[in-house]
Amino acid sequence: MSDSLLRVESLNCYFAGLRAVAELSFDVQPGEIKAVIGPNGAGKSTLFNMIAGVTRPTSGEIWFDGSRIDNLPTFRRARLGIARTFQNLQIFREMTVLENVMVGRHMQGQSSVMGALLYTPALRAENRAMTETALDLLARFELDTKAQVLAGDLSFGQMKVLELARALASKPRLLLLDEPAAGLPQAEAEHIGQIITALNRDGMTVLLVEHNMRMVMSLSHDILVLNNGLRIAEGDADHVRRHPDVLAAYLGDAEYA
Ligand SMILES: Nc1ncnc2c1ncn2[C@@H]1O[C@H](COP(=O)(O)OP(=O)(O)OP(=O)(O)O)[C@@H](O)[C@H]1O
Repeated sequence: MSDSLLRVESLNCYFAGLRAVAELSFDVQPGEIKAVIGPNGAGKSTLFNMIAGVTRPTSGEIWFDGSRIDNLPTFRRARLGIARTFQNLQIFREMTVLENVMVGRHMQGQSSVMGALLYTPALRAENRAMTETALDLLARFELDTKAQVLAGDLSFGQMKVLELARALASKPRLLLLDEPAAGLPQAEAEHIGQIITALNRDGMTVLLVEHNMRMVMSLSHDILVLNNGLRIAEGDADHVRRHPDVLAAYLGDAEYA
C-alpha cells in the first residue's frame, strides 16, 4: 500500500545457504502497533536487523515513508526517523541517565562541527533545548528523579524504560522494539506495555519483536507470525491465536500458553 510507513517487499536473507528470512512482504501503516512473533530461530531478529540496517538482505526491498532504504547505512535510516531498542540493553552504564537520553537526542542536533569546536551561542542554546527535552522525556517515564544517577545503578526494569526514552529522544516516526519485555516480571512487562500503548495513542508507529504473548496479544493491532523464515499468519490477535499453522508452530512452547 502506498500510504504505508514501512514496506518490506520480497525480502530474503540467507546465511551460508541457511534461509533465515524467505520472500517476506508486509506493511506497517502509520499509527499502528505491529508485532512480529514466531518460535526461536523463526527469523525475527534477522528481519529486525535488516530493517535497522545491521544485516544486509540477500535480496528484496525495504521502503520507509516512500524512500527505499535497504542500501542506506544505519545512521541514515535513523536520520529518516527509524529508532530502535536492543534485546541486550545498550545503555552507557558509566554515564548518567540524562546523558544517556542526550546521546539519543544529539542525533537530531543541527550545529556544525565548527560550531561544536567553538561552542558557539547557537550550540549552547541547542544544548539547553536538548537538555530540557531530555528531562521532559524522563519525566514522562517517571525517571526524572534519576536524571543524575549513573545508568548502571538503575534496576533492570528502569534500564529497559531508559532505553525506550533514549530511542524516543531522536523523535522517530517508527520505533523498532526488540523484545522490550524480555527478562521482566509480568508486572513490569505490563508497565512497558502501558508505555508503548500511550506512545502509540500519541501517534507513534511501533514494530515490535516479542516473546511475551500476553503483551503482544493485548497491545498489537496486527501480528505477523514467522516460522522458518516464512510468514505463516498475519492478522489481529484473534485470527493469529486460532490459526492452525500458528498453533502447530508453537506446539510444546510453554511461553505460548
Ligand atoms: N549471523 C548469522 N549467521 C548464521 N546464521 C544466522 C545468523 N543470524 C541468524 N542466523 C540463523 O538464522 C535463523 C533465524 O535466526 P533469528 O535470530 O533471526 O531468529 P529469531 O526468530 O530472532 O530467534 P529468537 O527468538 O531465538 O531470537 C536461525 O536459524 C539462526 O541460527
